[in-house]
Amino acid sequence: MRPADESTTPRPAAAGIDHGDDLAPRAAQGGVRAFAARGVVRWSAAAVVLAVLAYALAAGLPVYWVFLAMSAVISGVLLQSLGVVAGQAGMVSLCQMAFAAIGAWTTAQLNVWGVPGGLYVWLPLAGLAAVPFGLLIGLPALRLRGVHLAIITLGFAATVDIVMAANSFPGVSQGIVVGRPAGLGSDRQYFLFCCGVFALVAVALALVRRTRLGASWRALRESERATAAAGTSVPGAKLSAFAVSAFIAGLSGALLAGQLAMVVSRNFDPGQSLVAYAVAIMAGAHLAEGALIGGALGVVVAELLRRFDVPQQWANVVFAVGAVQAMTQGSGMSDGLRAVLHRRRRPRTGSGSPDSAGSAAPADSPAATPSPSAAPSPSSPPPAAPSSSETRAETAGSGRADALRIAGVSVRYGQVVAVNDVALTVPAGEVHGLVGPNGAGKSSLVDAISGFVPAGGGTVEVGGVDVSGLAVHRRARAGLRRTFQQDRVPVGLTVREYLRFAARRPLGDAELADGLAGLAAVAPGDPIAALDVGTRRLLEVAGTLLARPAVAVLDEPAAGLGHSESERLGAWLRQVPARYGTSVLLIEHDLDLVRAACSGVTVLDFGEVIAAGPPAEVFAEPRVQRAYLGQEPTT
Ligand SMILES: Nc1ncnc2c1ncn2[C@@H]1O[C@H](COP(=O)(O)OP(=O)(O)OP(=O)(O)O)[C@@H](O)[C@H]1O
Repeated sequence: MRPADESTTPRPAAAGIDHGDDLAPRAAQGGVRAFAARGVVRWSAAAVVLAVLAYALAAGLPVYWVFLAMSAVISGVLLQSLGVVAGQAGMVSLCQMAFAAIGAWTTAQLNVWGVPGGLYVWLPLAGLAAVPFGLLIGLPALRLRGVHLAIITLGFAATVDIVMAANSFPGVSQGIVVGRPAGLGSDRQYFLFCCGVFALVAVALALVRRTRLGASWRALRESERATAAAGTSVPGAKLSAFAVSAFIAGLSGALLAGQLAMVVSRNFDPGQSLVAYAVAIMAGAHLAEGALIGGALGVVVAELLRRFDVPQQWANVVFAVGAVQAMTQGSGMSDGLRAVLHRRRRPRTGSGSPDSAGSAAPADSPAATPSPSAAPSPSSPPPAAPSSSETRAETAGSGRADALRIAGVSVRYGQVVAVNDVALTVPAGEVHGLVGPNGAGKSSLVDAISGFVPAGGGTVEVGGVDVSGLAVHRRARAGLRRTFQQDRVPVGLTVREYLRFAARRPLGDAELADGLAGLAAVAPGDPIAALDVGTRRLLEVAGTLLARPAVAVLDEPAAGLGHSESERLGAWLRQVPARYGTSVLLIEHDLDLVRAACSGVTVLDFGEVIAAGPPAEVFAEPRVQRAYLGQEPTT
């Protein structure tokens, strides 16, 4: 969902900086507000159209088709639950029908007990009853992925099925049907109620998408390492995705109990969880319209097969083929639909919308290349100081203590000693280089510093605070942030969403513009998927710096840049400590960039420090020339 309600203020005016066409003029803000207003109008209009459509269907369709439409909407609710755990967070879950069964069972039991409030009360309780099971299933997901997680979740579904089959649903043996509250008695009325629940879930999920929690799910899908490195707890993100997903699936089970009046274990066959997973992938259930399309397809395909006397199993084949197709393409039907709508809506001129603010060219055009030439000048006003206590912790390095001090750090991979007893200091307010030939141990050292591999002894201090025993995301929150050699920026986010996620705090428009000052052709509303890899890497650096950590470890940020771009990046990096209050440890193969940006440099070879000091002196050392440059000493 494209956020459409935020205005964009101009970037700080600095000589020689290309701000793009749209950030500078205040007139653009008027355009932004107009766009935001248009967004509200558009969504309101869509809500009215859908409400009218639902009423028309309820009033106009034959009762049999109303019943089928009800089934489609209830399936849509179930698919929305898969949209969270599989669509957004990228985890396999083959037990959604088990969560639905728990919701239905709870509803039936509350009905038997005669708990007041009827379905209006039973529905949320049914969702809540499924949450502990969602958390339970989320626990193995902390360690398992892919086929292993699929087996665990399917096993859970089978277990629930066996338990449910052995113990009939409450009220079934006594013939007690699940009653509907007054006003929902007819199928037409209940269909509208189901539509309302679907819409509530859709709106809630759309709102969550815009929060840090929603961003963490989508970041998780892309890279657990990068999610943790951005200061987000990976276990927390996984468990919350399973918990929310189970809640929504529980709601769908309760709705089904209300629809059928009496449910049995056959209604929640584990095989249906598999089919639902395929439909969710095929339809793109991470978006509400995808869940609705999936629910409708499930009903329509089954009905067509029934009418033509074709075995129902063929529906599963259709959905499996559709899911494979979606996985191959990397997008479901809802993504395709939004892409079409986005293309139709996107202004051709690239101006006048917040998504184009700051863009000299569309993000997916060849012009959207990294442009460190637009580096902020020292005359630019400093960004506003962060306010949260967490962010204050991240600025610890702006004090007198060294930003980063490591001592005695070693890394072993079995018999291979990748890093041996390394000590290194990044003084506060400096950019320090870490160089060495391929295989010298740079990446291993960065992994040890940031907590991705266990350091064999030694200490890591950030702003004078020992973070050696902390998990990755806690080190990040303590002010130690890093970027990656590989592209790990979550493509499911927009630029704005990503920068806020990476900064770990709300960012004003001025700060967003400031963060994008080095990326002239990128606008806050651009989807990251539309950016080239080089731009994504610079965006990762921008997000890291906007967090204002005490120290940022930048792992080869210049990879893929041309010589002149690399030079400009070097000039920009020199300004980072003054501009962001962040010291930098720069890992680079480009020695010209290191010379341009760094006041000190450490050279690694075979996992050991062989030289450290000012770049000119260090690069002149015979040992460095021999080891790193592959040259014999010139003296
Ligand atoms: N997972 C691993 N298992 C075993 N050995 C490893 C592993 N990762 C790295 N190594 C070894 O550790 C040593 C240091 O590798 P590392 O990747 O840290 O060096 P580097 O300086 O980052 O190299 P490059 O500049 O090519 O990225 C190398 O000998 C490498 O083969």
